[in-house]
Amino acid sequence: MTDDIKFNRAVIVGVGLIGASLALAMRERGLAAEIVGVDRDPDVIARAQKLGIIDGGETDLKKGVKGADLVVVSTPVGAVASVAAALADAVDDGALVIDVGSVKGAVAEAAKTLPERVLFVPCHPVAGTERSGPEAGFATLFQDRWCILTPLPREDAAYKQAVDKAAALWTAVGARAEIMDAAHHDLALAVTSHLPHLIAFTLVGAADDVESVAQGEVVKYSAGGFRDFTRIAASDPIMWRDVFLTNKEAVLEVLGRFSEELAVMQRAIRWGDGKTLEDAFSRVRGLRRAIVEAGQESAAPNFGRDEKGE
Ligand SMILES: NC(=O)c1ccc[n+]([C@@H]2O[C@H](COP(=O)([O-])OP(=O)(O)OC[C@H]3O[C@@H](n4cnc5c(N)ncnc54)[C@H](O)[C@@H]3O)[C@@H](O)[C@H]2O)c1
Ligand SMILES: O=C(O)C(=O)C[C@]1(C(=O)O)C=C[C@@H](O)C=C1
Repeated sequence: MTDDIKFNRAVIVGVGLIGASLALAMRERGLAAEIVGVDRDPDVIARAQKLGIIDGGETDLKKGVKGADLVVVSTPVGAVASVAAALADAVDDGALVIDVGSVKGAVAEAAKTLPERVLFVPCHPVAGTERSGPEAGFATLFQDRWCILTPLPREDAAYKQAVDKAAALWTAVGARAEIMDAAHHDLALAVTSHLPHLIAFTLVGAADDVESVAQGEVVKYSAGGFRDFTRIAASDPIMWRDVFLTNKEAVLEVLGRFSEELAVMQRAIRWGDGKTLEDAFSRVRGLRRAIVEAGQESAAPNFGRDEKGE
């Protein structure tokens, strides 16, 4: 299935970290005869072309996707609905259209308006960094990472073939493709990715407030743990604004559980309850070991499910 995956004209809509990384990974493996970038920012197109990520570029989406047999929507999640709507009458029959958004329920909702001839397969490569823009892209980003596909509820043969083709594309760039229900995806990723980012943004924000009191000491004596949080908190504000606006329900659900756990810790510290603290820390220590052993230093899609995967 993966051996003969090859496109004539692959169009990357949104040539940032993820779009550029996929373009570079495809280029390295000869998976497309031509790779074209579409971005609303002409400067991004110019930079991506100069870096050899794309062969050419266009700021007009409808013009850019003409003749494409692969369209990758790699804009922030909040823009996916408008891009999908514009693609509805612009994309060629038979073209495979995928997105890479970090939230899948909202993308499935937007895809409902698409005509049946548009073969749109929602995808989420669970791989990234805190950087953004075409300069941040690199060809090995997806190597040995999960890519979660959340197909639309369609039973026709053309769509099933499109799902297989999307999975083959991710496999060809080194990822492990997995099919999942969009709602399950959004809950799992709220735990493994969205809440950690929210905590990092909040923690670093709180430290920044203290900084004005501590006058440089937060930066000067920054310990390893805090530095790790600042890396995550340096992530793109637009991307993360969109994640929290579009995955509201799941994030609020896991945030509620987190707040309860935090209150338990607060109480244990206040009352000198060492046993509660030690038990809680021992319980979670094993999770780090499990993630490292599974070769996933970032989010793993089955986190939060039991051993049977339920
Ligand atoms: N950054 C990560 O770690 C990561 C990981 C996995 C998935 N994702 C998802 O990938 C997508 C892209 O993230 P990124 O980190 O590559 O972002 P990025 O900021 O690096 O790039 C996004 C690009 O999209 C362009 N853009 C925005 N709106 C547009 C529109 N309407 N039409 C055309 N171009 C438009 C921007 O100009 C920018 O060049 C997001 O949906 C994000 O949730 C990100
Ligand atoms: O490693 C990082 O810097 C990331 O934030 C990557 C990360 C994650 O949370 O693991 C961020 C968002 C994505 O949708 C997928 C991956």
